[in-house]
Amino acid sequence: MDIEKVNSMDFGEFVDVFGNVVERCPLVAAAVWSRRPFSNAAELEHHFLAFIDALPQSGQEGILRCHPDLAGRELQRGTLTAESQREQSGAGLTNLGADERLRLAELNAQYRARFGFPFVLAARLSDRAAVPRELARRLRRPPALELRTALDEVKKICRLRLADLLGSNPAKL
Ligand SMILES: NC(=O)N[C@H]1NC(=O)NC1=O
Repeated sequence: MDIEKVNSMDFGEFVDVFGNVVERCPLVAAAVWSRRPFSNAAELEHHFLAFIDALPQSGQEGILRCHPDLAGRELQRGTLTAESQREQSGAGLTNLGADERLRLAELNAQYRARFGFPFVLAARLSDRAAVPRELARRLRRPPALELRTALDEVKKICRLRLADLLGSNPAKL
């Protein structure tokens, strides 16, 4: 999709197409639409990321809370968004054995209890062995640092999803 096509979209179409670039947060796309016209894909991406950065902490935590757990209940129930389903299955999280699933469920619960939001990681840049390792590592970090890291992961997911829609390559992730 080229940038002229993006710039020609009315509000409803834009939110339909870009509404899940940030998982279950169509408000971000709704806000970015008012920044058009965009000169290129990089500028469009910039507005998504800048909106997230400009939110107060409560809004940033709200964005994190809209993410489903990795290998969690929604994956078992088949209620993930199409994007999340693709990302989690690409990382092999749909093929976990019972012990791996249990271990991740325990770590996810500990993480949520400590920080008050779910563990978020760009699954497409990871795999089933690395996810529990990274979760265990991040569990020990100070909350303020962890909020920043989790938001950086949201931004990586956002950039990858945007690149899929635009048929472009994200600059270094
Ligand atoms: N919890 C979490 O990281 N979820 C997300 N990660 C990802 O790559 N897709 C998601 O839905």
